Amino acid sequence: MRIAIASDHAAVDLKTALREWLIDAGHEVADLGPDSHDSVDYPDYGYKLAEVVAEGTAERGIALCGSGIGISISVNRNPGVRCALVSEPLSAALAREHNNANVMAMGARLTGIDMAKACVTAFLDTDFAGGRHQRRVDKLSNPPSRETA
Ligand SMILES: O=C(CO)[C@H](O)[C@H](O)[C@H](O)COP(=O)(O)O
Repeated sequence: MRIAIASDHAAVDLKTALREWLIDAGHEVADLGPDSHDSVDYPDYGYKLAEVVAEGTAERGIALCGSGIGISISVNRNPGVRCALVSEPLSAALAREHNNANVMAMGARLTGIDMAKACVTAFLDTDFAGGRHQRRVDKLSNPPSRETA
């Protein structure tokens, strides 16, 4: 699978570990940075990741920061993606099965490498169930107008 991965400075080590593990498993991985532990701003990387997933260059995205919160908010600013912040595999699977999430986010300061790998495995291996969930996901693409009459 074509997977894009990005982080901020707080999650560089988790990003590197997941990238190498995914490549070893046969995936094509685009690492969007950063490359060092120098302090950066998670929106810069979240926006970049969301763009490559929304345009279809990557089929799935993995977004990482200290808590996973900031980068997941950034990714979800792009209407072409659905990003789920997860910390255990059932949520990662449900994000796919019910929400057709195409990006997952995790917090490197909260989630260890073995749990992170379990979450990624669940996220990559679970298909969207469709049916009633499709109707709800469609509504995510068409939020009510914020203009009031
Ligand atoms: O966005 C976050 C918190 O919601 C992430 O955990 C960031 O990685 C964190 O804010 C970075 O904090 P730092 O003190 O600048 O390392």
